[in-house]
Amino acid sequence: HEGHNYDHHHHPDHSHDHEDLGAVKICGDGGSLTGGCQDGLGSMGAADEKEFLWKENDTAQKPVTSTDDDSKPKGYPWTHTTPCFTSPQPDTSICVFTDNNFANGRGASFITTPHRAEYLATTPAFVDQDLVKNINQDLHRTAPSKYEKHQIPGKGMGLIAKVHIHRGDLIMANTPSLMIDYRAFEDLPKEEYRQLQAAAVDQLPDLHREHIMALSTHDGIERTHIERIDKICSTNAFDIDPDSDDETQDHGFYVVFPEIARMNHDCRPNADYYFDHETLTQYIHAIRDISPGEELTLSYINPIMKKRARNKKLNRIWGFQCACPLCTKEQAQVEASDVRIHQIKELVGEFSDWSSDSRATPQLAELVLSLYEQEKLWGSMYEAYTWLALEYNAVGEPWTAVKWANRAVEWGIPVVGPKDGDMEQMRRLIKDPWAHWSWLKRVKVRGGWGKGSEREGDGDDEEE
Ligand SMILES: C[S@@+](CC[C@H](N)C(=O)[O-])C[C@H]1O[C@@H](n2cnc3c(N)ncnc32)[C@H](O)[C@@H]1O
Repeated sequence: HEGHNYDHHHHPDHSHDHEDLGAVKICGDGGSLTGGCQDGLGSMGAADEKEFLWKENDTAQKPVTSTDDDSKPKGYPWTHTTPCFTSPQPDTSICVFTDNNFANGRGASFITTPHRAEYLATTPAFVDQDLVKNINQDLHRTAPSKYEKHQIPGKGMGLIAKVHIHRGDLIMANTPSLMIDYRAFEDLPKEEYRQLQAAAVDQLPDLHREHIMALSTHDGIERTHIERIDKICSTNAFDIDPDSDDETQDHGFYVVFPEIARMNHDCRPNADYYFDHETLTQYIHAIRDISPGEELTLSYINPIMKKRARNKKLNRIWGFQCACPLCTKEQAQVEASDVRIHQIKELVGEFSDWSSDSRATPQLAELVLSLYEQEKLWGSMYEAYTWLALEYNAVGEPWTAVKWANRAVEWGIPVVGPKDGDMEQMRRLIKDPWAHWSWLKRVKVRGGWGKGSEREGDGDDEEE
């Protein structure tokens, strides 16, 4: 854990790295279950950043303070737009942008380029502040919460359910405290981005700042203010992928939500999260029924890994030994679980292969569903339902396809959110399976009727 250094221009010991959750939630290579993500994810090229240029300082040792009003990002009244450091990328810098009025006075700080801050300020959360007025229920205790914070043996603090929580119920939702562009880690020397991180926290409203400073540093070792904030970030941040219309597709965000940060890890968690780019909000929903007294948990890593791999990753990134129920089962049960994980990994690739080579059938999707159930992968069930819907439709069984597509939506919305591309695809299939791209798709490919696949010469075939 200690061996990681920041000189590799990325933050290797940070939570939720892309690779972890990518297989499930990222639109792109192997990401979207339905192939519904048509947009290219490549960077759209350098936009004209000159308009927002800050006065730059070649030494880059001290933050640069702008004196030129024209150089300030337009379009949004940030309460703070400093400090700034010169980026090695041409014509730009990386600064802290704090808005202490955001989300009804909760406040939020962003570390990014002036150009990207300008983009963020055009998102609905900023344009229509009513959207985020009532999102945060925790910090100001505006509603009774479903959980309590408690000391958990061997894990530090954690959250315990106070009431019965049903699968699909919202547990909490929060706007970010700190949202850090990955570019800050890549472009700036360690000392500079650490200064930005500390300023981003220090500039927040008092209550909010205290909340962040009280978060876990994992080891509780005494540190300088700047180092402590760095450790708080690396122990508590989530990785968030860029929005599909954000030009800066090659850089995600590194984000701290202090209330959600109290949730501990379990390899078979009872809750899951997704980020909504319109409201800049992280949503946490129950993925199974939870009884009062149970701890609320998330998986910090891709749960579809064998025990050894899970433990290695948790130990490397967060420095703890996993003692969750799955990791502490008897040897024979752990082995059986690892075999199921192995099978799942072997099989799921078949569903994204729409060539005649694919082994995917409705029966194969039934097998994967069964493996997910046995593994208690409640957060991944929507994937299996999606594959079932597509495979049944692809062999011309519309009613069964619609049945599974409905399940995919029901189980998927709490996990990936209603705006997710896979959810949109499933809604389309439910509405009209015959018009969906998957209709008879396997039959056509396997039947070898050629690309058109409609029987030729059948005069009464209707044009689609
Ligand atoms: C995001 S914080 C979770 C909340 C934290 N326990 C606290 O006191 O604020 C992550 C840290 O919690 C601890 N932690 C989380 N899950 C754990 C687990 N399953 N077993 C042991 N420690 C865990 C580790 O110290 C980890 O670095």
